[in-house]
Amino acid sequence: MIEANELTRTFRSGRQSVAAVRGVNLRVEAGEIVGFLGPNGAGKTTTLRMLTTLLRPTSGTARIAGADLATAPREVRRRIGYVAQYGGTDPNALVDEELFLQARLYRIPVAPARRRVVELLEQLDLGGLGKRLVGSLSGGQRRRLDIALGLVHDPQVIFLDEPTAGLDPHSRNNLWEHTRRLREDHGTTVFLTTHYLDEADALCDRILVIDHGRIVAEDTPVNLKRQLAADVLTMEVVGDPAASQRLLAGLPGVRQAAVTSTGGIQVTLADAEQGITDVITALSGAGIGVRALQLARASLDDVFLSLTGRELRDDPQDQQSPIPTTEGADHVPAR
Ligand SMILES: Nc1ncnc2c1ncn2[C@@H]1O[C@H](COP(=O)(O)OP(=O)(O)OP(=O)(O)O)[C@@H](O)[C@H]1O
Repeated sequence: MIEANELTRTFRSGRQSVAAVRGVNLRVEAGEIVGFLGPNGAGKTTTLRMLTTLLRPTSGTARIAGADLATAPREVRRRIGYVAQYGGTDPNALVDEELFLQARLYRIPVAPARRRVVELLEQLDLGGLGKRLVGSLSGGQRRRLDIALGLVHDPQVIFLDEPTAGLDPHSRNNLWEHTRRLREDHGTTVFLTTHYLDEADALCDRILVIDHGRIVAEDTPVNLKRQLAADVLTMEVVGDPAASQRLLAGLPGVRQAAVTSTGGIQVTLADAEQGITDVITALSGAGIGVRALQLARASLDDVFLSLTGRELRDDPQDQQSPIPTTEGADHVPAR
């Protein structure tokens, strides 16, 4: 559904060239929900803007929903929906007016456009809010309206830029439900950027991590955690901690075993589901009891830290410095 080959974008900033995106290759299958993650300044928005025809690549190619980005940008626009980070709704318009106008912009005739408005209000749990002013909606309702606007023309793929930024946990959960339903009921492919790792974990089938303009990892959340992070088991044992440590260090599935400063044992496991039983069985076989046990599961935060050396935070202080290049940049203004 999305296929990009060596997508590259260089900006000229004063006398310097900034390589914002440096040869991105990506593939998203129909019906997938894919999360696009990266630290501030990594190249997410630039990639997203290229994939949605808002910015011309310096080089590289892409096909979206079967249409070529360079030769058929109009066709791409017809087949995709794009929900920008801050939406674009008029707070003084009525909710149904906004949707109707959008439908008409896509040249949907009047009667079907009216039907589509009713359908979308229902689909996104906005039924009964059609005659409300956009400005009077709650944050979650407004975000759902933004998504409804992106869906007016029934696109095959929707790009969501930070869909739940600034929403409370309840509204975020609600939006995740709607996103899943989009895929389940309509087969829509979803490509989203997010700064929330729990969101990527809970919602996405696959995650792409971009750093310094290049994709540095892509896999399912489970596999990324398995490969790049670890579960940590901390125990208080009834017995000799040093003997326990030696015993556990030799078990398959145990990456590391250490005695903590308080005399406990800390074991790093590739996969706790697999390893925890082996640990307990080995200890009890050696006559060592376990008094207390605590498990910290690997998180995507750990994965992110190990990949980029930084935490993923929406923090302007955390801005990455641009990457100057020595190559002559071919500056192409935004369309
Ligand atoms: N119009 C521009 N002119 C010059 N440099 C730019 C321009 N747009 C983006 N950049 C630079 O390109 C790099 C990538 O920016 P981009 O906005 O794609 O990152 P991002 O991953 O979306 O970051 P954030 O999470 O902060 O939104 C940054 O160094 C940014 O300063």
